[in-house]
Amino acid sequence: SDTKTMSETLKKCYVHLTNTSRSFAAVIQAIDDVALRHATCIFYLVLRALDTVEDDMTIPNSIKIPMLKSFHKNLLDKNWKYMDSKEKDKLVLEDFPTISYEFRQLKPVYQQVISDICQQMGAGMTVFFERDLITLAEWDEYCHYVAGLVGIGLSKLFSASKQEDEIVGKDTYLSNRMGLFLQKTNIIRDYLEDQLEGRAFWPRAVWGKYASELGDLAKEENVDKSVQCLNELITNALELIPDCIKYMSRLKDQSVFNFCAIPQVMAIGTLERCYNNSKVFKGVVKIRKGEAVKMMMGSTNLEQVKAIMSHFTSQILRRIPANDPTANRTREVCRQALDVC
Ligand SMILES: O=C(O)CO[C@@H](C(=O)O)[C@@H](OCCCCCc1ccc2ccccc2c1)C(=O)NCCCCCc1ccc2ccccc2c1
Ligand SMILES: [Mg+2]
Ligand SMILES: [Mg+2]
Repeated sequence: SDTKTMSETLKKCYVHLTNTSRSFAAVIQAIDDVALRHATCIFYLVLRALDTVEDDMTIPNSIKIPMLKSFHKNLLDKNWKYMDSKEKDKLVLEDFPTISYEFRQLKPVYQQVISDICQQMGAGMTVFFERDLITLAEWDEYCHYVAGLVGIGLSKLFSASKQEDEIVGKDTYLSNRMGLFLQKTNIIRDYLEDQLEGRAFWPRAVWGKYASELGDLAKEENVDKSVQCLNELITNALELIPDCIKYMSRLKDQSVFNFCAIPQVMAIGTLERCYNNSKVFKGVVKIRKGEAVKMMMGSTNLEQVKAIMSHFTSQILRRIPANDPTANRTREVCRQALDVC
């Protein structure tokens, strides 16, 4: 329906969205308010382009650092593009003029939010090129830069579009926590893929208790220690559930709720599949498609989301190994999640 009235450049943006995101394209396209839908689509593509630079290990830091710090300026340069990317999503960099053109057609309030978040994310991404990711506080800091800021920006778009109350955009703490839950889940799940590509996002203060090198966690002879390390990081992620439930309890628009809730229930499903699972160190553990569809169909209101959160949290609670060093903390965090669900 919408595509009849859409410009050719905006149509191309939705093609890029579909091509670069398995998990977000559908929920973004399902946003009812057309101005918010377009702003969210462009927001995704701008940050996906930025992240494609961050992820590209063939770009030397001497080039990458200034490129990330100045990336937001490209939004106002109608010819800017980058043709040397080796990444899977390189097309968003090669066709950036199409994306930046549509960015400049958005309402000024949306442009301001997207540009501000892009600038903060780009600068934040460079912080951990210059120092290692050691403490859990630094794990939160990195996840804030790459995902918490997305939540903060999205929440401002929701409020600016009047689809959600002012408080949603104002409460940056809860918006940040929503992004942390998704990013920590991704980092936990993607251990081996990141390891093989020379990226390291597991905090050294944690893995250093179980191995002398991060790569040692992938060695078969260390499997018991590796799984204990995995369980400690999953426990840290589970702490975020109460704040995510509180954020979602404020949402009024059905399509915005679905957009926020579906990635959250996929994340808890992923954490449950990863818990105490040595396969995380052998490949990427994905939830089954059928299970994912069932959850997506059943995540349209808060009670359903609470039921899914408590289902998977209970599944973890009932299989905490008695001898796991984090066992007591995991039980406590699962009970705190179950109390709010
Ligand atoms: O390269 C990959 O395939 C994965 O990259 C990961 C990485 O490099 O760590 C990593 O890249 C992070 C930097 C780019 C973030 C791009 C993004 C994602 C979703 C969006 C949704 C709507 C609008 C804009 C969005 C922007 C990644 O994609 N991680 C997935 C978790 C980040 C999700 C952020 C997010 C999404 C939806 C939210 C809804 C509500 C509240 C907070 C939210 C927070
Ligand atoms: Mg990245
Ligand atoms: Mg990435």
